[in-house]
Amino acid sequence: MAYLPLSPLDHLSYSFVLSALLVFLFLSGLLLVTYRLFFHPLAQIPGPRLAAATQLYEFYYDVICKGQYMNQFEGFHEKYGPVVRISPNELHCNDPAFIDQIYAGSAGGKKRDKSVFYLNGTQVHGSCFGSVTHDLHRLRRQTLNPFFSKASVTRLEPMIREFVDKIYAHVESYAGTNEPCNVSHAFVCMTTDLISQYAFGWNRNYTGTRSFKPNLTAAMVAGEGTIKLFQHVPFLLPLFESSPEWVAKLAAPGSEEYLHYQREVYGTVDDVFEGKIDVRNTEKQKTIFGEILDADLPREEKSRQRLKGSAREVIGAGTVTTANALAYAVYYIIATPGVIDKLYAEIINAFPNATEIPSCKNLENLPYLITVLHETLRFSCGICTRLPRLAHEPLFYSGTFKGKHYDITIPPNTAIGMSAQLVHSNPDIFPEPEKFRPERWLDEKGKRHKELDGYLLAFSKGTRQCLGINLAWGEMHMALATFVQRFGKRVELFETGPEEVVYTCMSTHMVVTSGSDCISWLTYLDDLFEPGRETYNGVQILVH
Ligand code: HEM
Repeated sequence: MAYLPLSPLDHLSYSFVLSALLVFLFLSGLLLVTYRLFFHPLAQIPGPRLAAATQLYEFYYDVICKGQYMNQFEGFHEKYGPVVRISPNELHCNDPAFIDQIYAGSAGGKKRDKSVFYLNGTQVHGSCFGSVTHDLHRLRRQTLNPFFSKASVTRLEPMIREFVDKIYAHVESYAGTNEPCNVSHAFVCMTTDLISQYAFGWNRNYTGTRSFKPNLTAAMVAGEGTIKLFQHVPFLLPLFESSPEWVAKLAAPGSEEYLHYQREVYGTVDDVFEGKIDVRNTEKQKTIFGEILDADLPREEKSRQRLKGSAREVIGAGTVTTANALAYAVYYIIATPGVIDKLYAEIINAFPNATEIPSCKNLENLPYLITVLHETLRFSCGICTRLPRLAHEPLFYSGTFKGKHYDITIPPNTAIGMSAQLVHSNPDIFPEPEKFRPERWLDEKGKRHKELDGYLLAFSKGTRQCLGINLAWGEMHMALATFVQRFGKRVELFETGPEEVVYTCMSTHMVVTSGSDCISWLTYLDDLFEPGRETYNGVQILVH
């Protein structure tokens, strides 16, 4: 029998192929690390070498240690200076003087993109928030802008009043019962029904139940918990989004609630397209989606997919954020001696009739109320995760940090962000930052200290700052003033300590105080958007 000659490939065993593959991977890894450390455009920017070499450094803190990377930043800045390379392709800055450079407005044609890595986890495709490029963002944002102008929010006041009244009627029913009322849940019901009504002319009537349950908090908390994993392993996101809820529950208990919520929002848009919800035929109030569908916009801007992105965005962004700020305000005004009494006096003096909810325009004339809200947002930070931007032009940092001068050039298209909690706890801007002291927002003549506003990062800054600022302020003014007016003299906290009002501590070295008394030391919880933690109960009160 004649044998065919063996080709050289036939000598290759599986183990040889595997070894060759491993050597190849090792050498490519080595090459990549060498490039990142010595030849990358950010190679000269100081920071931990391991963080510059591999994303796994951040992965360890974010995924294995559950959102703990931000806890390292303060130490990084102590060691490396104002601008630190926190991962192979990203920088973090801790000099408030640089806010206007990173978060530039559109004046002078400055363009800011968002980082793909940052957006990977946030699950808002087809939205303003989720647009990577500046130009796409502008196009999408101009569609939504008119609905959130100051004039639009003024027109929305009757609706705000209606939902504020509705939740406080329930809160009143707790009076004298010794039964705790969860105001965190009350506020999230209010904000969810309000934004749903405004968006679709329809809401789930979360404000209809005295217990304020169900509400969106659990779904949001669960959703937050998945962000870091999807940021680092983005291919898991489409799998998650398309999986049945029971699979999501098995993989990450709690995440099924978020999936359920997301599908409900998308289902609402489907209902609009299938004519089951008529967003155009609302008697009292125009709706966001009715207006968008009637507007003279390119067809793709009105597509089902596009509107799902917007729906998910406005419902997601406009609910827990404002609700948290309000719940935190309630906590701080009660926990800090003297604040609620001073606020009560100001409000009752201006509006003695407790059955009428004053307009935002009138409430904006109450200096102490405004300072309380500013101080609350300083403490609560709004969104606690870092918010990176990519400038189209190079940025030049030149400044003194901890007594040393630095000149740093940041190449164009580099992700660089700041963290609100580091700016908000900077003692050069906010002396004794650990103290809840609303008066710091007033100048020596008792007028608003507007210069400080530039350092309030709760809504971010520049072209990509919060779209819902006016609505958030409107809701916060009306809901907090009415709370104080109706319950200010007969309310106390119930089993609510400072741990309920931090999703991140402002600084590892800070203590939260009540007036001048230290309440407790706090540690960072996690680097997420909202209080993404299982132990979160919310702010509870007793009404007498
Ligand atoms: C106290 C309440 C609120 C806080 C602290 C807050 C905070 C923020 C922050 C920091 C951003 C920027 C995120 C980034 O840079 O990636 C943002 C974006 C956004 N917020 Fe708010 N927000 C609040 C209330 C609202 C409300 C009531 C709405 C109403 C729908 C809203 C809608 C949005 C939207 C749509 C974006 C994306 C804007 C864009 O990318 O152009 N927010 N918010």
